[in-house]
Amino acid sequence: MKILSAEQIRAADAYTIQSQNLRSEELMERAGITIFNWLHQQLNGSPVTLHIFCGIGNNGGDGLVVARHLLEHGYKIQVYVVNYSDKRSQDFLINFDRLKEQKVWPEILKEKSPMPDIQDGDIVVDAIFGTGLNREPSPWVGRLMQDLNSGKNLLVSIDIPSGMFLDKPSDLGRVIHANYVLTFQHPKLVFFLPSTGSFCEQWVALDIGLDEAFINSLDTDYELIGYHEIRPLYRFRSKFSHKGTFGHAVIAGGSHGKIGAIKLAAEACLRSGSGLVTAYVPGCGLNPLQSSIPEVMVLTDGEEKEIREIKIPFQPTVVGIGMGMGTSKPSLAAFRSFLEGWSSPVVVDADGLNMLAKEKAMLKLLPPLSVLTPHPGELERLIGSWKNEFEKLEMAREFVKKVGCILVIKGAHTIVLDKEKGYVNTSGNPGMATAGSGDVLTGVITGLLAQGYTPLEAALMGVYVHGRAGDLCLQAQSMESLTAGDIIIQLGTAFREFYLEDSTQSNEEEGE
Ligand SMILES: NC(=O)C1=CN([C@@H]2O[C@H](COP(=O)(O)OP(=O)(O)OC[C@H]3O[C@@H](n4cnc5c(N)ncnc54)[C@H](OP(=O)(O)O)[C@@H]3O)[C@@H](O)[C@H]2O)[C@@H](O)CC1
Ligand SMILES: [K+]
Repeated sequence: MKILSAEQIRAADAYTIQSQNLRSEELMERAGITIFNWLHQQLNGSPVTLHIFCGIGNNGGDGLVVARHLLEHGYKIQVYVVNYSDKRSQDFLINFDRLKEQKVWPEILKEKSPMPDIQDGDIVVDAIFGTGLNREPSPWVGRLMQDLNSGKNLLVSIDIPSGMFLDKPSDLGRVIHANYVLTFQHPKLVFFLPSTGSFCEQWVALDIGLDEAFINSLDTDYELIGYHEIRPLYRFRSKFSHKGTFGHAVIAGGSHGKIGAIKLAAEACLRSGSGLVTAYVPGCGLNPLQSSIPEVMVLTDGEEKEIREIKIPFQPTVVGIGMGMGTSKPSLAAFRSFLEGWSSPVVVDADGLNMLAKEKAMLKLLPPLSVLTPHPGELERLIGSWKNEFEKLEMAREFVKKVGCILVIKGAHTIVLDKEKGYVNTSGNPGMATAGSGDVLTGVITGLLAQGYTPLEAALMGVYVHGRAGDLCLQAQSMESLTAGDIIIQLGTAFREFYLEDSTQSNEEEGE
């Protein structure tokens, strides 16, 4: 699903009004009714009081439409106009009058107004600012937002949490902390970034009939990926295939006390469909690997405790490298000389990334379209520090263009970047923030590359399947108990969902 910029949202809005021959107030009515329907479905006529805080633009106009429909359906409402400007939008004014016709006189809140009385358990609807925010809210509006945030009320934001910019950093002291964001048609990038994402606990994208053909024609910088985007990439296996058809992956790395990382990656690689898997480890890895995963072949370096040479006596399809490898000088030299002699894409993780960061000249040795899978700390070592999330993404995109790689920025919503765009993943949960989870991801991506998926496909499918397997783990256990090994066990079910018709997939139009 495409993630639109503020400018593209305005264009889709304008195009829809023109192509469907609507008045803008009719689109607002449609948007407001859609929000009302969602609320009504959840509340089912309950006698709760809803406090609706409206700005003076079209987001506020939406709030007024919602208020009118709530009233018509017997809900108790209190409506406020947050008077941060006297420049009311036309559609706001139309709906203000319509509400007055229903004998509802919104309370006008100004700088010195006392905070309205809101009881615990009441619901707050936030329609103060939408996508038209173009400067920081005034301090008094920020204080109002903080008061609302600190109450014991469910907070529902219309379109976006008020105070949040879509394409630049926001002052988070002046942003509504929404329990639910009911957004129009397509989710926004800020819902998925670590700093702003926590202000959007759950989001729901509501279809208000914007012109999808127009939206599909837009070239967006980001896309959301879930089951429906990944399934078409899935390759069914032919009856006449054999293990040679699915490649031979090498998982290289490990050091004394860190052979577990290789065990996890190699097993995940095998369980993601690589025909053959060989682990390349220092001598201390031989026995534990041979006894714990007999399906995996093991090659050892002459050294006992760390890798000092990478000599693979056959031509593997793909190499996943770096997990638990350490960054000592001899290991770095081995990594460098491996890269000098290798031309197909590699998957680089963990200490492999740290070595690239230590000796940046090695980045030039990376074969084109290699997949790099940093967590935030590794990313910072690679690309330098950033002032905010937007700068981070810009710097990461520059890096991808310069190095010619695919970058998998791991996080609650992992973002895969290629030179064209960013793909934001929707599967996964906080239980996966556990030791070895990243090793499993590297194994999955390497396994997919071994079978002939392109590097971008392997990164996208790998990230999705890994997260999905983590979500499936929660059917039988908790976020606390989830281990990386559990994720590997669930890979089977996660892949199986690609060819089962009645797959019970999480709907990516709703997220947390
Ligand atoms: N796109 C769609 O599909 C649909 C969109 N719809 C809805 O429209 C919403 C966007 O509405 P919007 O453009 O009127 O802007 P909104 O966010 O209400 O802000 C109001 C105005 O305030 C001003 N202003 C800005 N910052 C300020 C500040 N810090 N302090 C003081 N003033 C400030 C600024 O005006 P300015 O003063 O700069 O001229 C701005 O225009 C969108 O989120 C959705 O809810 C639906 O109705 C239909 C379908
Ligand atoms: K809002």
